[in-house]
Amino acid sequence: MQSIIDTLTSTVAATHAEDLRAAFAADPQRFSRFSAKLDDLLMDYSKCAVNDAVLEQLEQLVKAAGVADKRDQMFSGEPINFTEGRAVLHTALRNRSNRPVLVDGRDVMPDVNAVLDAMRVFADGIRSGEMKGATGKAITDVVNIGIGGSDLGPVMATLALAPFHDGPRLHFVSNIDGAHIADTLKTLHAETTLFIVASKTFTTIETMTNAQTARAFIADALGEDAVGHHFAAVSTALDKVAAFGIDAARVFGFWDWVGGRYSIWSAIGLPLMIAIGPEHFGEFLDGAHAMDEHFRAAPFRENLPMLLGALGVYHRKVLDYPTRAILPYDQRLSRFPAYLQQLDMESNGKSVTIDGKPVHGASGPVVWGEPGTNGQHAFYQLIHQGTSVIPAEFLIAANGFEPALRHQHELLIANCLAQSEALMKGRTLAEAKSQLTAKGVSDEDADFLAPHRVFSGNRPSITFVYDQLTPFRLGSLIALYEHRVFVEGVVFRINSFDQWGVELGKELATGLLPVVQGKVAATGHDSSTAGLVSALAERKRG
Ligand SMILES: O=P(O)(O)OC[C@H]1O[C@H](O)[C@H](O)[C@@H](O)[C@@H]1O
Repeated sequence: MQSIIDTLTSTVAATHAEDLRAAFAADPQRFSRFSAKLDDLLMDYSKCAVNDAVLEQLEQLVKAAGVADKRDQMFSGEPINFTEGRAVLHTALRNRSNRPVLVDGRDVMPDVNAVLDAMRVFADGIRSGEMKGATGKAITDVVNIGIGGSDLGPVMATLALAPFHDGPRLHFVSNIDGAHIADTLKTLHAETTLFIVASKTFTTIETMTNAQTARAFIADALGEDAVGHHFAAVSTALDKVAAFGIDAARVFGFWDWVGGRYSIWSAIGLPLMIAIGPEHFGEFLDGAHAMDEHFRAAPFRENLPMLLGALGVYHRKVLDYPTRAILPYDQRLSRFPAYLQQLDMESNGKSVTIDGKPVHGASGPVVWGEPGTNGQHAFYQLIHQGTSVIPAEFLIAANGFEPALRHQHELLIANCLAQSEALMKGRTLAEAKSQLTAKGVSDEDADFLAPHRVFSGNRPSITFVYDQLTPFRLGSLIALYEHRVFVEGVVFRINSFDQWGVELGKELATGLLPVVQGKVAATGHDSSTAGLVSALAERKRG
């Protein structure tokens, strides 16, 4: 595999002599040759430094890494998350074909469907007002208490699908910072509020602490007996949920073969289902399933996740670009970059291979972003003229949901396309100078000012275009990115499905709490940590 990467690197060295502007000028078919689609979802990667030779090499790299075999192992329930001895089956949660999926010889589909049915009944009960609070009032506000994968998916998707939101208001509390729950509770009435405690493990300190605060909010306002009417839970740890005191009829399970950052398709999606209704939630699953089927069957040059993963590897490992920007031109996708940050960085932020050896070269990139057009007025400067090349991924729908504001949507589209065009084309010194002189700037001043107005261009981007951000399309986009992370992880030869890197901070926080509380001396901690503990203690009031 290393030899393919080396060949690729030299192919790239050769192709880089030719810049993107020249490539577009030389080949009027470049867009159609380097784009692919699934239904109305189009992926244009013609503004990346690829040609047929590079794509052939990338295809070979994906083949040599064994991506197709690993993919099939994942879909068929083999324990590919070997450091935790678990299958990786978020795809079973949206397996709308219902074809059996076996884990240890047992079909998981009946359990998956049973939980979906239970979610549907509960969501309908809350949405219709039939399922009431302790004092007989309908639920108007639902608060999801969870963090990481038990928060980011529902937050992102609820915001993304706001045009479909016809259920009660939704709120999300994640941070251990008491400000988060305090600010949320201020706006709520106990009688009409339902809390969903969402935690795969039901041990996460943030979620457990916030859940206790929420419990006290209900108990103080309505009495202990009211608590059961105002809580539901989502977890794989049903025994721990029972110990917390939530009625079994309001507990929705999932399984250890669902990773936290892949759990939006499970009962973790309950708040989304309550917001948009079971039917639209079903369409969200349908969209992901369609992408799964495509990922399993389409040949490399037509396979969106394979191409996106291969280009990710190309940018990170061959061209050595350390980050990538996710730039949705959709305000409702404002949490999509944060969602992808967990999906990608928690999955592929590893430096040990499946053989326990150091990763050769780079693994997953830093993922970041904000919606356009806002980002244009903030950080795009660096993407255009900074010293690092940052591959950008644009997403844009042909249609918004505000027909009366069509002119605003057209401006949004024009801005999105203008950015990728500018990144690709750039502006030469001669162009910068002639633009200045055309404005009446003297020759001497134009010589002085022009270098500041040069854009190198030749900066890569991928653009996704689709009809509209429906539940189906959102489901398919998330699944696309999940599989891209998978493809990259297999090529990096890492386990994308564990997350040991989050453990150490958690352990140290547990040890530091009594020190912060002043119950234990800071001995044994480094002088910076001990110094910070006493600086905070000196400033503590009350
Ligand atoms: O759902 P929970 O068990 O509460 O876990 C919430 C989150 O916490 C952990 O620290 C993991 O890094 C995440 O992958 C997980 O999504």
